[in-house]
Amino acid sequence: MSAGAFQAGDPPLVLASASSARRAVMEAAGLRFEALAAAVDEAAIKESARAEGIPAADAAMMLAEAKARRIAARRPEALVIGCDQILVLEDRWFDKPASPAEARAHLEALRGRTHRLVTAVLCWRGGQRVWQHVATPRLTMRPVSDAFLDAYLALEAEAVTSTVGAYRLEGPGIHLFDALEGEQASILGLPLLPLLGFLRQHGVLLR
Ligand SMILES: Nc1nc2c(ncn2[C@@H]2O[C@H](COP(=O)(O)OP(=O)(O)OP(=O)(O)O)[C@@H](O)[C@H]2O)c(=O)[nH]1
Repeated sequence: MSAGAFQAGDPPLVLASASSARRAVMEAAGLRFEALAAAVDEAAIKESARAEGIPAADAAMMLAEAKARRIAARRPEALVIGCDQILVLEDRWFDKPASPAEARAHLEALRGRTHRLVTAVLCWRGGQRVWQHVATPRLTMRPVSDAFLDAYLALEAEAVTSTVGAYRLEGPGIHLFDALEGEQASILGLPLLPLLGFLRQHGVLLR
């Protein structure tokens, strides 16, 4: 399917993200878009949100908006999509692990428990937020053995540092789980069904 088969020509779509998984979700849906990474100090925003007791969903939305606004300044004619995902286990927030060793520590904390992927997406156009949505898929991880973790980390190697949960659900990460609740695209970082609904309503996609 050629990209953009369902798309009106205007406005151009821009995904304000460096995430290969988010790009893959948009490409698989046949959307024509440009992906631009937004240089935003996510750690600083997250840290101050935490310090102010701001809930994860609001913090993720703040981050998504910061990325969208940054890119909208370069693409004023576009409809810009910003996203952010925070992994929450009870009251702990997890970021992408900085190393395979940190990935192992994350997985040891997550195994045998259910965590949430608080996933915010928003659309920015003409200098304002025109749509927003938060999806919160819940993932129940098996109480995997140390031997399994050894094998999993050896297989995934550096890939475990590119995702917020140290797993790629569309890859070997599926072996970690007993149960999943929520849209797979949301788990990958982009709530696609709600976004497509908005794009149709906004006249960007054919109904
Ligand atoms: N491939 C894959 N990526 C996942 C999965 N779960 C979460 N992610 C990714 O984990 C990352 C979450 O971190 P974010 O800070 O939201 O995004 P990012 O990677 O920094 O990219 P930006 O949008 O540029 O901030 C995103 O890239 C998600 O796509 C998964 O199961 N598979």
